[in-house]
Amino acid sequence: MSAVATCFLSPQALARPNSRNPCKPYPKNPRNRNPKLKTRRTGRQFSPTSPVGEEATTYTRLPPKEDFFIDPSDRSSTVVKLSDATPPLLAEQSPSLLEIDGDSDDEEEVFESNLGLNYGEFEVFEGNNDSQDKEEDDDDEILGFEDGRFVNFGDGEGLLEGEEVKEKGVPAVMRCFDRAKIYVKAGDGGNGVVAFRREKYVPFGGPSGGDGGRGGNVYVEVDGSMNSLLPFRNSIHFRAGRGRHGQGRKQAGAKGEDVVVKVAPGTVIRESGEGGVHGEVLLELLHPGQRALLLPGGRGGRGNASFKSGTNKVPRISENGEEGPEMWLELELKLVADVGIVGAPNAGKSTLLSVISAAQPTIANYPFTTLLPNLGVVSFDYDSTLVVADLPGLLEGAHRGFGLGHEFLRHTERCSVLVHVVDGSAQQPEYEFDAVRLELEMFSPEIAEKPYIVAYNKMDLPEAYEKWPMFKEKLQAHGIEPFCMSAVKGEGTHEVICAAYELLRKRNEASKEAEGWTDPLNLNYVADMVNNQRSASINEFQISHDSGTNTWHVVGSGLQRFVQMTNWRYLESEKRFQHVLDACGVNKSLIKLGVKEGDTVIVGEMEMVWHDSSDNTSPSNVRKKLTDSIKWPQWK
Ligand SMILES: Nc1nc2c(ncn2[C@@H]2O[C@H](COP(=O)(O)OP(=O)(O)OP(=O)(O)O)[C@@H](O)[C@H]2O)c(=O)[nH]1
Ligand SMILES: [Mg+2]
Repeated sequence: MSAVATCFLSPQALARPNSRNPCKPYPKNPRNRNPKLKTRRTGRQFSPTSPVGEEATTYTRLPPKEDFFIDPSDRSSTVVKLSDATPPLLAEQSPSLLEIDGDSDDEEEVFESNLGLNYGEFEVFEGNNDSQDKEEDDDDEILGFEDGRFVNFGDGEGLLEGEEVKEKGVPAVMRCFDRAKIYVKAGDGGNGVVAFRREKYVPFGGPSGGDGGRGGNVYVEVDGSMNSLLPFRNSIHFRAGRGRHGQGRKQAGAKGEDVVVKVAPGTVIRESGEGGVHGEVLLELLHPGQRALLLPGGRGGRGNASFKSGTNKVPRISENGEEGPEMWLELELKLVADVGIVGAPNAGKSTLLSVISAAQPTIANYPFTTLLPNLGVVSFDYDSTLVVADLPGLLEGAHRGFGLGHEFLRHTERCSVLVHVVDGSAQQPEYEFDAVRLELEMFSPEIAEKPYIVAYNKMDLPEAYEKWPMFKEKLQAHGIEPFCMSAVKGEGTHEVICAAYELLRKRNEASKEAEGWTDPLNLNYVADMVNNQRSASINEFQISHDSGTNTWHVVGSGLQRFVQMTNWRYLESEKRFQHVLDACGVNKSLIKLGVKEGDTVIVGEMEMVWHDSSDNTSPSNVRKKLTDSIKWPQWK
């Protein structure tokens, strides 16, 4: 005990939780900004107005009916009724899909760890146990179709007129198809405990408090059976389990349960940005079975058995478990397909996919039958297959939001080859083709540069047949050799897909040569970042001064982690903390910067009041002289 008494002669006042100023979390290192490790008192709140997919796919209303060309001579085609365009999925599932369930915020049972031992009259200023996360789910919206337009009834407003206006009034099933926003949190470590072995005939049993268990990890795994991010419509919070607290007899707590977030192949994971800005890309998961450790669980706190030393054989001190990091993530799905079928609405894209693969997309004689991309697999041989994506139709003006806008074009980013399907029965097929090319260029020059094939469709119709020679001539003049086909009859489709395959093969060979060998990706990049942050030294800190309130902020990852893991229930923790402040140079720096009696010093969650020694400012002297005169803080 004497050893302890001579060690802690710091002039500083006692620590108390910083309830007034929310402490800053770990410092903002420009490289390792995230994930921000949460401190319970930081008050770091996530915007409650950040619902699932709020900034997800945006749509504008469909253009007026006149914008679609309908050949009056074509008796077979029905009149375009936009109200018919209700996606079947919406119609079937709307009641359930319109409800959003957040996960319940069950608090873990908190296991008190001092085993009934009352060590002195030290007042406990312990932080909150489990914070309640304040995330709120999406506001319920009532969505539907009225007069052929997507309408959001939820806020009482229909869709606004105007081409540039991005609207939320889109069936939720569409909004959540390829983008989602989720919350992940690794488990907190369990607390260590203070316990002593008390047994008959064992007079000095010694400390026997076990360490807390490690918190559960958060993994992200690619599930090959998923092809959309729709499951995140219902559940957006993923929390790993907390480590169990240690127990007497040196029993360590159990590890918290891991949580695995399953995503579709092709998912890009970003740190959630603020104010509509996209955050940094953290991971790109392309292949089924890929698994990344995203957030490692918090370390378990040490029990008093771990603090036993030659000079302190009866340690009455234990640590809290380390808090698990948490973050909001934006998921974006970019389908992984070899070939993307693009073209104007009603050109026959889905029909082509249905003929060349076993996929069964909805086919109908009106524009925007396809509202979500469809994937199909074309088998050539036993070992050569082609994944083909059929995308929703593109209209001239898509970049201004006409039709379904550009929204789905991002799915072509990963396609190596494009197939342009042109409706031969259109009034001016070449004009239609040019319009789609232009839209592609406006969306992304990289996509426009991808190799492509032009497939002139509906050759079985006389009007298409008649226009074919002119169309062919015009394209040939530009150096393009178009194909003609009748998708509905399955004529010419084989040639088209074989040509696409050939292009793909050539492109793959060329890219292999160009790229050569690339480094394997480090899938645990985020976890490594967290671990780096955790291993920050307590000697690295910065001090800032607010002269208005006479407050000093000491900011450093290592120190803040130390504060968070200190269990203020025990007097020895207090002394250890004072010792650390002294040893890592905080006191010295504060004195150098001119800290005065009564100033407030904030380290992590703790707010303290500075007390000078009466006659000495040298930390070493102070230490000696003030052995018996630690001043207790003036609690405010
Ligand atoms: N006569 C004829 N009709 C075709 C041919 N290919 C497609 N169609 C018809 O054209 C209409 C539209 O076909 P879809 O495959 O749904 O067209 P799409 O390009 O997927 O249309 P969206 O999904 O709305 O963009 C349907 O009625 C098809 O039966 C063809 O080769 N000949
Ligand atoms: Mg279609």
